[in-house]
Amino acid sequence: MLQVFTSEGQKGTFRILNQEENSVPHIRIATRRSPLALWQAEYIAAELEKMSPDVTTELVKIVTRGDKILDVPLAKVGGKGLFTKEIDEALFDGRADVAVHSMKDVPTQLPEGTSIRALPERADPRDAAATITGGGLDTLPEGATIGTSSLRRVAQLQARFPTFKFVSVRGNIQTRLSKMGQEVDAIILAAAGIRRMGMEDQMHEFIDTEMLLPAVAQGTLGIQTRNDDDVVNALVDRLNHADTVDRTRAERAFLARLEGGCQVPIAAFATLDGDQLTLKGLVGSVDGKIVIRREIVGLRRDGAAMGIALADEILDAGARPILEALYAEGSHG
Ligand SMILES: NCc1[nH]cc(CCC(=O)O)c1CC(=O)O
Repeated sequence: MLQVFTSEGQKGTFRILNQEENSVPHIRIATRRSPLALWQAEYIAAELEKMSPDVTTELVKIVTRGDKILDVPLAKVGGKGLFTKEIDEALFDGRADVAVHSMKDVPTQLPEGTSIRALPERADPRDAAATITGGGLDTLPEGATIGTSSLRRVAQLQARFPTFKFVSVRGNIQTRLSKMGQEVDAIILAAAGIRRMGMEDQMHEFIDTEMLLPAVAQGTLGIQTRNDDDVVNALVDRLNHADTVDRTRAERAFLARLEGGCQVPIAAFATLDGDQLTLKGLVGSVDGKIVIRREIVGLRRDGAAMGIALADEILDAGARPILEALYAEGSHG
């Protein structure tokens, strides 16, 4: 909202709308300022501009609470929407028309009045590792120190490599990679982010999804708009990728049922084979001692129901006390 003095000298609050009816819009895109976020916003800006020679775009750069708190492991910061709340506000206030997010950071419940309108084609969903040996994680010595602040990665890798030690590293991709060989023997990052930054050659292993099941929607971008913005929505809708939409629906239904944020060891990964959808999911304890893993196969149009059913199956198989203990610790806001 914009506060200005009216001609009568009184303070008034106005919502600025940036497009006349029937005109091709100028689209303001809200984004965080990290190099990855900027790449993603510029990528979507280019996709929108491709749709019509008259579409113009502009980036609105926003600092979120998650960007400010860099010295605390994410699992301890808590709070849903750590990286999204201030961006939601820019959309509400009409300072921006579109927001571009990494879907893995987007809470399952969105603020009223906006929605994730489009999911473009998913990029590489895997995690990737850079190691001091220059080989895969299995080439590291016993007791190696691995940098990651993701409980999902710790839980799964601790189960497979019981001697490894895990330390939290925060900051953007560039900062985190710079700690390799200094504070840690390996760093694990999402492959999609690494590729977008053109840093593939610095990674030594793209980890198979069977060994390290990805975060819900890892590698997928989401485009958020105001529900009532018909002009922008008509354009943004065209960026949807049908397979990505169906996979994401199943993975996020699973997450929503578990009430999980990114601060909980939860993973889910959907794949498609024609009309058949396979959804794999797990919940782990942080020490890697328990990893409850199940999969469900069905029709792609039933993804949401499958996500819920898979979550219930994993809860019944023993995940309930794990999640309750984590939430009680306050790692979830
Ligand atoms: N949690 C931060 C975050 N959110 C999205 C990505 C990478 C891009 C993606 O997965 O879509 C990353 C970095 C990482 O986990 O290494």
